[in-house]
Amino acid sequence: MQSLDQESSPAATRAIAWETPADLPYEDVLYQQAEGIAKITINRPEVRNAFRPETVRELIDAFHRAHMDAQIGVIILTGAGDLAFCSGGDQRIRGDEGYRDGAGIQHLNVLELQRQIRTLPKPVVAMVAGYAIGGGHVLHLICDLSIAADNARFGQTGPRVGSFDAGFGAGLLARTVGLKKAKEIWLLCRQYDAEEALAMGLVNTVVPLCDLEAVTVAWCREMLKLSPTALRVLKSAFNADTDGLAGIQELAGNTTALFYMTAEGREGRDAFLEKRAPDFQKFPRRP
Ligand SMILES: CC(C)(COP(=O)(O)OP(=O)(O)OC[C@H]1O[C@@H](n2cnc3c(N)ncnc32)[C@H](O)[C@@H]1OP(=O)(O)O)[C@@H](O)C(=O)NCCC(=O)NCCSC(=O)c1cc(O)c2ccccc2c1O
Repeated sequence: MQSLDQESSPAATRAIAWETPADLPYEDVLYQQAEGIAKITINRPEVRNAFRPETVRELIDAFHRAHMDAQIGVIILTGAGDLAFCSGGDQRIRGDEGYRDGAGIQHLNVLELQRQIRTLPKPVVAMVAGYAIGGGHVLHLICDLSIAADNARFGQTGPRVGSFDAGFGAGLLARTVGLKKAKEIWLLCRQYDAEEALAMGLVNTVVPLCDLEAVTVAWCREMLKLSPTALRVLKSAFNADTDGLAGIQELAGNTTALFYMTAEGREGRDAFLEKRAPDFQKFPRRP
C-alpha cells in the first residue's frame, strides 16, 4: 500500500478548498470544484450510494457541467461516506423492465452515463472507499483511473440479483483484468479487497482511507500540469479499439479539431468564404 509520504511532495498534498456552486438543482449528487478539479459525489449513503434514475440523470448533468467548464481539467467521481463508492442500481425501485423514476418510467440510464464518462475528453478518476459493487463496480471500471482506500471492496452481484451488464461491464472488465479473472468475477459473484484489486490491475493504487482524498487530489494535480490536448487524445485512443467505429469517430474528431486549428485547415474555410480557389500548394507534404 502506498502512503501519502511516498506519494508526493508536500506541495502536491496540501489541502484543497472545495467550493460548491450555488443553485445546483441536485438531490442525490454533490458537485464541488477547486483548482481545476471537479468532484462529483453520489450522495445516498443510506443505501450505500445505490443509484436511482434521478441520481443518474443528475450525474449526467454534473459530468456535462464539468465537461463544458473550460476551467475544469480533471474530474473525480466518488461516493458519500467511507462505506461505499456505489452499490449499483437501487433494488427497491427496480421494476420488471428497469429502474422506476418518480413518474413510474423505467430506465437503464446508467448505460448512458457509462458512455458519457468514456467519451468525455478529460480524465475521470474514481475515488473508492468501501463497496464498489454491481453497477457501482462498473462505474469505477469505466473511469480512467481508480484510487482505492484500504477498506475498498469490489465485485459484481448481477447473477445473484437477476441482472448482468454484458456491455462494458463484461468486455471492459476482461480487457482490464484478463478474460479468466473477469469471468471469475461475474460467474462467482465474489468480493475482492483493495489489495486483490490492485494485484489484478483493477485499481491504480491503494492508500490508507485517511489519505484517500489527498492522494486522489495529488494525482489530479499531477495531471493538471500536463498537456490537456495530449491527455484528451490519449483518452480517446485508449477507447478507440474497444469502441469500434464509435471509438475511431471519437479519436478522429480530435484530429479534425486539431486540423481546424492549423493554417492549412483554415485555408479551406477562408477560400470558401472569400469565394476563391483554395491555395493548398503552400503547405508542405511532410514525409
Ligand atoms: C453493498 C453491500 C455489499 C453492502 O453491504 P453492507 O452489509 O455494508 O450493508 P447493507 O447490505 O446492510 O446495506 C445497507 C443499507 O443499504 C441498502 N442497500 C445497499 N445496496 C443497495 C442497493 N443496490 N439498492 C437498494 N438498497 C441498497 C440495504 O438494503 C440496507 O438498507 P436497510 O434499510 O436494510 O438498512 C450490500 O448492500 C449489497 O450487496 N447491495 C446490493 C448490491 C447489488 O446487488 N446491486 C445491484 C446490482 S445490479 C446493478 O447495479 C445494475 C444496474 C443497472 O442500472 C444496470 C443497467 C444495465 C445493465 C445492468 C445493470 C445492473 O446490473
